[in-house]
Amino acid sequence: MTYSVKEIFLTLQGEGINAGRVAVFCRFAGCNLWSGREADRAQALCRFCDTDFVGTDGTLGGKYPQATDLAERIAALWPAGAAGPRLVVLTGGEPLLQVDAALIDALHAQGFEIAVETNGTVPAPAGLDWVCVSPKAGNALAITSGDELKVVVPQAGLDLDALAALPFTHHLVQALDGPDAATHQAAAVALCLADPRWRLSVQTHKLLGIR
Ligand SMILES: C[S@@+](CC[C@H](N)C(=O)[O-])C[C@H]1O[C@@H](n2cnc3c(N)ncnc32)[C@H](O)[C@@H]1O
Ligand SMILES: Nc1nc2[nH]cc(C(=O)O)c2c(=O)[nH]1
Ligand code: SF4
Ligand SMILES: [Mg+2]
Repeated sequence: MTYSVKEIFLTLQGEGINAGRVAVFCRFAGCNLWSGREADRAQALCRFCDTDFVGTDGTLGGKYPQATDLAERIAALWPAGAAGPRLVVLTGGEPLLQVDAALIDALHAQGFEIAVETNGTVPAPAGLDWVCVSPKAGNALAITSGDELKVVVPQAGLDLDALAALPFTHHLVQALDGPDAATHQAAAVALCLADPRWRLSVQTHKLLGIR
């Protein structure tokens, strides 16, 4: 399969349990819940997206016909000679529309642990090392277990008790960013204080002004 990639960059994971870990981010183009066009946002299945995932015009973006070539491009961003495990975060857009066994094998061959950020509506292929599911209200989950469940709040129509009961290792809430972010942050903190099943995920890359 030819992979459509918006951008590839080295940064610190900003969100979730792995916040602060250095990782190569590979952002795939396209999503099944929104076209990415502002004109379509109000009618989309997911309406609060904070990300540009349209096209292949970002840093190191492009069409990659070969999994091995994409994995090499990702590996080239890892700090030269660094000790310890390598981490790649596959995101998007919706990465699980494109991630397949060939890419998983090629990234493992380059020494990477493979994490994905997914909306959970598409089944996950075998071999991923870390699965973070972020449910979108009104869209049924195809992935109901994993490493990390990261719920953006508030979202009308989500059953937080049902989500807290799903067999993920970590359950997190993350405040909905946008014009009312401060209100949503206060509500997310209040939720964690009242219900210790939930841990707060902060989008630290936005605070730091890094990618
Ligand atoms: C842009 S999405 C890409 C991966 C995948 N499509 C998904 O939704 O999980 C990456 C993460 O950003 C979160 N996110 C998107 N828009 C957000 C917003 N306005 N405020 C807070 N988190 C947001 C998503 O829920 C997801 O956890
Ligand atoms: N630093 C950083 N951390 C992130 N964690 C999840 C991200 C995403 O857009 O999927 C993201 C991102 O775009 N940048
Ligand atoms: S599912 Fe993810 S990438 Fe798609 S529109 Fe929603 S937040 Fe953005
Ligand atoms: Mg992001």
